[in-house]
Amino acid sequence: MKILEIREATLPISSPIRNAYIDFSKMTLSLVAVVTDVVRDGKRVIGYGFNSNGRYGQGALMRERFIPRVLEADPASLVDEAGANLDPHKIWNCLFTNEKPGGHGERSVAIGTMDMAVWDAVAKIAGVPLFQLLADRYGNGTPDRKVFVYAAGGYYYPGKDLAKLQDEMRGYLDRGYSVVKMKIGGAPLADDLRRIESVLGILGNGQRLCVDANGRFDMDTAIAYAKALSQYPLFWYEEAGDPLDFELQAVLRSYYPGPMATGENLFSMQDARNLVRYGGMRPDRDWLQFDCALSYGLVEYLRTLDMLRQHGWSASRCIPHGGHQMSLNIAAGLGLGGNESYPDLFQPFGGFPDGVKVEDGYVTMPDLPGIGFEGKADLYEQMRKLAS
Ligand SMILES: O=C([O-])CC(=O)C(=O)O
Ligand SMILES: [Mg+2]
Repeated sequence: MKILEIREATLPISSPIRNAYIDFSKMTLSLVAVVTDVVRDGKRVIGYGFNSNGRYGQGALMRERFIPRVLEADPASLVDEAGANLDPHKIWNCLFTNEKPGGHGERSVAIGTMDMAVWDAVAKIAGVPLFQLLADRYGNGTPDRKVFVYAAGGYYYPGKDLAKLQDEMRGYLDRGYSVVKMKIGGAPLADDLRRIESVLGILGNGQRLCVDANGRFDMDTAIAYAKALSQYPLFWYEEAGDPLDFELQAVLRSYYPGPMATGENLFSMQDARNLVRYGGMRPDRDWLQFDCALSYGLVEYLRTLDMLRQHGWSASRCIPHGGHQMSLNIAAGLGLGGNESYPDLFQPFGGFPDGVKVEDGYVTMPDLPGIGFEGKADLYEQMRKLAS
């Protein structure tokens, strides 16, 4: 059994939206296809992966370093003991050959994208949904097919007034979401409070709002927002300051008693561990948003989950960033608290297999081999194009 070929392409996911830190007018991602020599149900097994929004395509790194490493390795060194399947851990070690530790930069995105495609292939070769494979190998054997999902949006864009923001959020609630998220920090505090109140005004019983500052604030601004936001029953206050400013995050707990969330821009187990060690995050209420597609993939995410357990954190406090089906499978297979979703953005990459509906804030995972991309027609169309 071996990997015959690895293809990659950079595709646009651009739109006129902006958060407090960047706009998405030139945003791209990498799509990867790992072509194997295995045949299942009369078809060649091909694993697919892509990185989530925010870090652009990583084709150059893949072409120069990561794809050649895998294709030049002895195929026998990349399969499991029985020779029955690819071994994602061995492939990860091969990808990381001659890479120094620390300074994770964007290679973690390139590796995370390829790792997603490898796991897709592995679950397809095993003939099971990835969430089942994960529950069998690393969990308690019984996946939880119902996964909490929330709707992220609420971006700034030209001409977007309060009525339009409310309409957007109403659209998510109408589609079955119970928690919605909007951006803050891209307008003065007083304006943001008006935006927040306009959304809170349309929420019904049991419906909640998250706010996301995308790492924009310095200490004083993060504290000013923390004090002002404390008056609202928010689901969480996200990424107030720079992702690596653990002291800022730690100080905020003195000003904000409600739940906070962060971690989408931490790209390794070691960085995640520093957040848990020094960021003052509270395992009884805060949320961790590490996104495997940006941070060396699921092989590394398994290390992060181990680290969290050792530090007294439950996997159920993790709700990853990114809105992709990979994290949805990890959530179902390994008991995460849920997953992000962007109902109207970054298509066709985000979202769920066709026919999967959000009900009271939850989706139910269908029975599709692998990650389940083949169940989403518009996404699979892009994948098929890359592979053929
Ligand atoms: O706007 C972004 O970069 C995405 C983001 O923070 C999120 O989904 O939490
Ligand atoms: Mg965020």
